[in-house]
Amino acid sequence: MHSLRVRFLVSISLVAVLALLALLLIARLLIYPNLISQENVYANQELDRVQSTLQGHLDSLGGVTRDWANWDASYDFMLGRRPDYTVENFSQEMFEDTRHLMMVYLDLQGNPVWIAGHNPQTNQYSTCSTPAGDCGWTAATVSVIQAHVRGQHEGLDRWLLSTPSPMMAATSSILPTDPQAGPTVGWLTIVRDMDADWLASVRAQTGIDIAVEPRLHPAPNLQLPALMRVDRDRLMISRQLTAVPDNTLLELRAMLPRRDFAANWQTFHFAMFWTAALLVVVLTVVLLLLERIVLSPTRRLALFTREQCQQTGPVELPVSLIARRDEIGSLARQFQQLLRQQQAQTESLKRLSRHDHLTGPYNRRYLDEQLHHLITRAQRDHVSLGVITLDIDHFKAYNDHYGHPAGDYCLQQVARTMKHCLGNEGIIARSGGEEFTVLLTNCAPKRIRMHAERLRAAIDNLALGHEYSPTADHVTISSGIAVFDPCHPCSAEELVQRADRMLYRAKLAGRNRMGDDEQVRATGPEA
Ligand SMILES: Nc1nc2c(ncn2[C@@H]2O[C@H](COP(=O)(O)OP(=O)(O)OP(=O)(O)O)[C@@H](O)[C@H]2O)c(=O)[nH]1
Repeated sequence: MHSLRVRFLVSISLVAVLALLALLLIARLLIYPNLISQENVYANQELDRVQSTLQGHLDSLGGVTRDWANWDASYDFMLGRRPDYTVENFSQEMFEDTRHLMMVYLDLQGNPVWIAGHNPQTNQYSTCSTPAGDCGWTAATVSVIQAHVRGQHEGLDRWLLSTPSPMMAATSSILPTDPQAGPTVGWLTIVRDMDADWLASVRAQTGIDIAVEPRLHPAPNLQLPALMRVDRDRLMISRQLTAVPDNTLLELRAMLPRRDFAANWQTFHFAMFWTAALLVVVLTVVLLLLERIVLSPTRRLALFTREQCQQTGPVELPVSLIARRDEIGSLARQFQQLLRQQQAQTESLKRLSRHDHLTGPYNRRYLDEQLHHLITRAQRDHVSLGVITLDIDHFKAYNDHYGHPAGDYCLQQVARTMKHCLGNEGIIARSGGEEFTVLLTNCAPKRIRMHAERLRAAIDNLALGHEYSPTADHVTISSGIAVFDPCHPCSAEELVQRADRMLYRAKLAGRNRMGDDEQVRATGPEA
């Protein structure tokens, strides 16, 4: 049998486990993906910020380039009208201040006219009309610029170069200040290196660590993850930017801290932990309350019932149960009432099964039980036991004359008189129709005879009229006495038979008298 306590414990543990599982599932299927998606949005927004900063730098470079290209002095220089233009306007300091890598003037066919630049490798400033000699370091870049410019027809263009290193460039057609004053005479391209200084300036502006790398020959099936969580604290997001020459790219990468995610995830863990802890505490409290309010009283009620089944005493449930104002208290009160009713019924049944319902004394069955029991005890305690058998004389005639109800009344009167006469001494039983038997325990033979005589006299003195009695004008009784002698033990049946014989003798001797077996023993069996 499983106790309620075990059942509740198992059920509540199951509920707790299911609730924790549900929490884990919610975390796994809802919270975590939501946090990840929020983090993705955050990473893309941060990279957008970097890209717009890059665009800002490109725009600024474009503005500077257009100013230079739309300046009349530049226009005149391209037409060969300003021989001092380069000396007057360019120097190493100017390139260091503006952080420009190079400036390339090209004619309308895209051929370089003049190149000036600051070589970051050698930290040397050089100017040339062709990308050779001192300007040999510009050759690769100038050839990319030439190819790009030849495809461009007019206006301003801002673009990214991927070779030989990441660079940004702006190209503008060279025009006079007044566009009506003359046609385009060539192109000016200003290039800025996206070097460590530039990366540092972006970092200063955005607060984000970035890297830019050229991808010269991207494999078609090379799928780099756009967003990669490097570890618990960092994630890397990358974006590929179109660059020149064709089929090359610049990969813009940003390394971002996962602060929000870590904080949210930590908060969620914290909430999860305390929710789980609270759940366990609540379920434990529920279990304790169940134990205190329901299980413990129920167990006491069950224990009480078991004890009641084993004993026959007054029914009293513990006050703590009876006094309760809840269902258990009500159950206990009903139960106690039920037990009391049952006990009363049992007592009543017991009384009915022992007593003669017409006259009140014990019945034959109880007499037999007691006689066997008392003989055993008398033998054990070595004491005597007296049996008096009484029979109403000529009771048939009484019945016939006065009727059966009167006969019943007569029996009741005789029984009441006997009870009155003996008090608490002896056991009185109605052993037959009009026959009564008295058992007298631990009583000397002399006293037994005295009681028998007192009984006879009491009935005689009752003077219940009996006109048709051949021996008297009122109701009388005859009795037989037998005494159990522990020195000469006999069975219950023998003892009763002896008393009956003595009764028979008393009847024969004329009724309204007693027959004593000691007299019989003294005078012989047939006397
Ligand atoms: N009214 C009444 N009569 C009963 C009851 N039980 C037995 N009797 C009657 O008691 C009578 C007993 O009669 P008998 O056995 O002949 O004995 P008796 O007439 O008393 O004669 P003796 O005993 O020899 O003096 C019968 O008539 C029974 O009907 C009872 O409960 N009520």
